[in-house]
Order: sequence, then structure tokens, then C-alpha cells
Amino acid sequence: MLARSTDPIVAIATAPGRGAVGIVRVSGRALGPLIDALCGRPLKPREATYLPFLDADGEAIDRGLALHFPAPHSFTGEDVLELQAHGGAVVLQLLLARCLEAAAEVDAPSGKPRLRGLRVAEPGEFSQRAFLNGKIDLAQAEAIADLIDASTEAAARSAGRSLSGAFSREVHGLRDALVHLRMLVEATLDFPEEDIDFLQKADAAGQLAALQAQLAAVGVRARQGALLREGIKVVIAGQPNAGKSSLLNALAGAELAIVSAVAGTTRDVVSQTIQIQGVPLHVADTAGLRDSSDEVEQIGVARAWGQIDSADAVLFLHDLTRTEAPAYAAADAEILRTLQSRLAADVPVLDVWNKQDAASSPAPAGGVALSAKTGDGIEALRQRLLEIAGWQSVPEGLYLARARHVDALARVARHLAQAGAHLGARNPALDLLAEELRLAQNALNEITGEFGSDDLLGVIFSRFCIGK
Ligand SMILES: Nc1nc2c(c(=O)[nH]1)N(C=O)[C@@H](CNc1ccc(C(=O)N[C@@H](CCC(=O)O)C(=O)O)cc1)CN2
Ligand SMILES: Nc1nc2c(ncn2[C@@H]2O[C@H](COP(=O)(O)OP(=O)(O)OP(=O)(O)O)[C@@H](O)[C@H]2O)c(=O)[nH]1
Ligand SMILES: [Mg+2]
Repeated sequence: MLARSTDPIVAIATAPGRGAVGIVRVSGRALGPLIDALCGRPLKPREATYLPFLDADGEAIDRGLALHFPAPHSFTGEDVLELQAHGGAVVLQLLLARCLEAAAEVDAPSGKPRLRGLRVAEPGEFSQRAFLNGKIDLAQAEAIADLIDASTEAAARSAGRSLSGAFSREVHGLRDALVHLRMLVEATLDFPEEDIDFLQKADAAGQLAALQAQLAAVGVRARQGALLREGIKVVIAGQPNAGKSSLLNALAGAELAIVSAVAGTTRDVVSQTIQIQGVPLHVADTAGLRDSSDEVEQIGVARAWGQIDSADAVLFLHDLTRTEAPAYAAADAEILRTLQSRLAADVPVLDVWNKQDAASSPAPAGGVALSAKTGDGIEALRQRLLEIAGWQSVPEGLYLARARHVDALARVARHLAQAGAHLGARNPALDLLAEELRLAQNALNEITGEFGSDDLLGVIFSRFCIGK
């Protein structure tokens, strides 16, 4: 876990070797002596200066732009020094090592350990400091990581909106309404003689209902945002030869999995993330489900069930040219029974009738009929997958959210529902009502990090990349 600290830290803030320009970034207190050592002169605050970055002998390691952001007006809220150099991995490593060396030199003669302890930053440590110094809240810090990791344009744009505070503002709006209601209830608790009349006059129930409506709206948008970030896992399952691998290839638009007329071709799970309207779907092709005496195939089938167990949705593939054969239908029925007994009730199973091009009989009602071979019906399947994922068109101004946020909002909703139950009772237990509202606010504050355990913070920031 990431420990809190105020040691000065340094890191290469770009992916070395990939960018033409690379940045070494230092954050801490009183960086003046370090600036003198590396830049040979003081820097004007927040102004780029082109100069040589000096090694211990006063020779230039590289020439680039130096920037000094004095605290508190920096990304971290601390003193920040940036050395914008050429982006080669070796150059940047040299500069980083030079910062560490210079800090040690600066400390030694003066005896004042101001820069001592300059060390390489942990992943996420710059962002963590920005958070701890109140520059950004937790949802914004998460949005930085999500922006960097974004794999689609839609995800990047919505992460950008979260970073600029769009999501946090919605959460704050909820919090303000909640605080108002809490004040009312707490005041009533303090003056019991006024009691319930007071709450009624202030229309506490009305306020609560409005808050719940507002929360539901934020919840819908957060779920969409989390979907954009996390996507869903779709597992293609069915009997051997149904065309599972062909379907994966058709969805991905590439020959990823081996297709052959031999039943039992696929053994390993073949996974690919595809995008439909910017929503990532993690699709897994699996071994055909059947009893087999082949040891390797058995392992493949066990892996297939393992994938099914962690699916958000299952595409149950059928070979439409064979569905009328009693033995085939019986085997499908048996698979369906096992699917139903293993899957949670909220995991949808969509029947997909494949090989429509070669079939003489029409597909049964429900599900999607298609041909993985000709591509016929694939577009309809994509639309069904979006519906199954819960994607509701493409709302303008969507912000990115995480499952963590969606969970927190769901807990807020539960506490508000409890509060509503207390409020609606004939003799409302005001202390219980107040407690539910307090718990609702705690859950809400977890999103922006105004209330949260150190463990939670450690988990979130340690998943950042180095230099952020
Ligand atoms: N060179 C460089 N580019 C970068 C970053 C960086 O650290 N360095 N960033 C790193 O993520 C992002 C930009 N984030 C930043 C956020 C705040 C401040 C800053 O100086 N804030 C001050 C002043 C604000 C103002 O003048 O309005 C402050 O908040 O007080 C700088 C960068 C992306 N680009
Ligand atoms: N006519 C027709 N043939 C198809 C279609 N989809 C797949 N096939 C054929 O069916 C056979 C099996 O296809 P695969 O995609 O390998 O089937 P699978 O379900 O992955 O099979 P296993 O990996 O063995 O479980 C191949 O010969 C494919 O060319 C289709 O839409 N129409
Ligand atoms: Mg296959």
C-alpha cells in the first residue's frame, strides 16, 4: 500500500523511449537548491526557460525547458520542478539520477536535511499528493488514471469530463441536498417538543423524495460511465461445431480463433475485447460443451464452464442446420439446464441461431438468427449486446465512473430507502432516521474521498502508473 509521506519525490513523468519529449518531475518543499544545482540559476515561477541541465561537473546532460511551480500553485500543491528533456530512456534516467545525486550533495554541506530523502516516487504518488493537498478530489484522481488508460475515444472524453469535475459536481449537489435534510432532522432531534410537526412543515418527505429522484438520475449516468470504462464480459458457449469461433472472428473482424469442421477444435479460451459504439465488450470463445474421453478436450470444457461462471452475459450458440435432430436438441436442453443452475439470475443467456445461410428451417422465436459465415445478422447481434449491457444511447456529456462509484451510489440509495421507511412510520424514530441519513452521506463522501479509509486510498493510488 502507498504510504503517506511528504518526502520530496522524483519520477520520469512520460513513457521513456516513446515520446520525443520526456519530463522528469520533482515535487516537494524548497526546491531552490536543487534548481541551482541542475539549472545553474533561479527560475521564474511558472515560466519555461531553455537551458542546459547540468551534471555534477557542470556539463550539460541535455538542453531543455525547465519549469518551476512554487507551492501551492502546482499540480501537487507542493513545489514542483519539471525538466522537459529529450525523450530517450537513457537521457531521462540520467536526469533522474542527477536529481537524486544533486539532492544528496545539497544536503551534505549545509547539514540542513531539506532535500534529503529525495526519492523515486511510487506509482500514483503525484496524484495522491494532489488529492491530499486538496487540488483534486478522489473521483478526479481516478479520472486521471482512467484518462491515461482510456482505450476508446468515448472513454477518454468522458474521463476528461470527470477530471474537470463534472461527476464530482453531481455528487456535491446530492451531498448539499442531503446535508440540508440532515440539518432539519438533527434540529428536530435537538428540540423534541417541536417534534414531528416541524419536519412535516418543512416537508422532509418531499425533500427526501426529491433527493432520491436526483440520486437515481446520477446513478443511471454513473452506470453508463462505468460501463464505458469497464465494459462487460460476454462468453460464447454451445455444442462443438456450432460456430462459436466463427462468431468471435466475425465480431472481432479478424481471424483470431481456429475454425474447422472438426468438432472439438477449440480448447483454450480465446478472448478479445471488441467495441460497440465505444462500449468495450470482452468476448470469450470457448471449447464446445460435450462429454468427451479426450483428456485435453475435458480440460477445455472445464475452462469453458469457468468462463461461463464469470460471465456478465452468455451467447448460447446453436447450429440451426441441426436443431431439429432430437439428439442435438436434447444436448442443447441439457446445456441450458446446467447454464440455468450455474448462472446468477441476472446473467442473461441469449440464444443465437447460427448457420442461417445453410438452414432450411426458420429460427425459433426469441434470440438472434445469423450467419457467422456471411455476416448476416451480426449487426442485429451487436445491437442486442448493447441492450444486454444496459447501454442507453449515447447521452451527451457523459462522465466516466467506476464500479466503486456505482456501488457507493447504490448504498446511498439503500440508506435513503431506509430513511424513507422511518419517516413514513406513524411515530418516526428520529434517531434511526438521522442515522440512515448519516450513513447515506458517508457512502456519498466515499466517492469524492472526503470520507474513506486509508486502505481504500492505498488501493486506488497504487494502481496508477509510475510518474502520475
Ligand atoms: N508539463 C506538464 N504537463 C501536464 C501536467 C504536468 O504536470 N506537467 N499535468 C499533470 O497531470 C497535466 C496538467 N495538470 C496540471 C494541473 C494543475 C497545474 C497547476 O499549475 N495548477 C496550479 C495553477 C492553476 C492555474 O494557474 O489556474 C494550481 O492549481 O494552483 C498544472 C498542471 C497534463 N499536462
Ligand atoms: N454454413 C455455415 N457454416 C458455418 C457458419 N459458422 C461456422 N460454420 C462452419 O461450422 C464449422 C465449425 O465452426 P467453428 O467456428 O470452428 O465452430 P466452434 O463452435 O468454434 O467449434 P468447436 O471449437 O469445435 O467447439 C466450420 O466448418 C465453419 O466453417 C455459418 O454461419 N454458416
Ligand atoms: Mg471453436
